[in-house]
Amino acid sequence: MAATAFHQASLQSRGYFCDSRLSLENGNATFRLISKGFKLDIAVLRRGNYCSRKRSFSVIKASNSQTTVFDQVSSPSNGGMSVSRKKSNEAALILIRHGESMWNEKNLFTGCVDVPLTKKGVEEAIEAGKRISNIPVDVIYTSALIRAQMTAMLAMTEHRRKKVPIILHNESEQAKAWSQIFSEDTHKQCIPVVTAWQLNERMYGELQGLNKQETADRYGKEQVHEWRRSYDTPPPNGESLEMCAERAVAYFMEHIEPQLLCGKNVMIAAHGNSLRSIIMYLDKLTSQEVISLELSTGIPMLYIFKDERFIRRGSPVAPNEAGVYAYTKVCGVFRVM
Ligand SMILES: O=C(O)[C@@H](CO)OP(=O)(O)O
Repeated sequence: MAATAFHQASLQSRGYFCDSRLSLENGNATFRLISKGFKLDIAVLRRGNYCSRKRSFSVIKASNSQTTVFDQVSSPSNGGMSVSRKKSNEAALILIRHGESMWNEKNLFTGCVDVPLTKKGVEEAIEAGKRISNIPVDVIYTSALIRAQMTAMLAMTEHRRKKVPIILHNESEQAKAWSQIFSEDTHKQCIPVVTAWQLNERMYGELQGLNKQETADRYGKEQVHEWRRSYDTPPPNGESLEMCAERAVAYFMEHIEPQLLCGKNVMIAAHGNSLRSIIMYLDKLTSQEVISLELSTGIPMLYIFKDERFIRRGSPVAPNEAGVYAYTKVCGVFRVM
């Protein structure tokens, strides 16, 4: 019970009011929450992590005073990374789908299989870095998969500020202790990189490793399109976009939005479908609209977070290419910026 009271207090300090604890099952405590905007949500506390269970994701906005995640990044217990606070009512959010992977090249369903970039993917990541080289980046989030991490790191080699992206290792106390940095000056020249499995590509189930064209020939184009692009139809034993959103958007709301509220500029390097689910949330797309949302590999997308709203700014233009970053038949506005 003491632990529950502690977590209740912790949730309140994060801008949520708990009006009641609904249940405590299998070590998971379920609370009914009311945010400061008086919207309702249910949160589940699993081993110290809060997971939103609301499906529409149109809910909790924490107040500007929320600093929990911010402190987490700057605390020595998180690898000794130092992030100075800046007062701002505006922040940049950059989303990048990883560059071409070796299985994109072979047209194989990839999902959570950890495949590296091709040479073309490496070049795309570098080109993405050129496009965003003038936007200061305070913190980077990537999935746990190498293609997203390679993309983030390669993009940062092009950045004008020449700060060093450093992956935080919080998997154990020893990992934290052994990756500490003992120079404040060096800290200032670093950008913390947080890796999170919640940002991974949707798990493609029994399609992982299959050729996309051969699968369409076998099961029919329509069926495969439904598996690939529908909101709520999962591939066999895999995750639907809705299921992917339940972890990716919950992570975004819990960990990334508070950084933006603090005025931090954030870059996220992730995947076609984990980013589709996040864009669905940012742009308030319906489950019909998201069907035709496609993301290109290695093209950065910029949003401005202002007054707790996300304003889509398209892709920063590269020297030799039109600013197309994504396309959708329904949302033509995505086509050219
Ligand atoms: O294979 C995958 O993991 C994804 C992304 O490459 O494919 P899809 O185009 O079906 O989203």
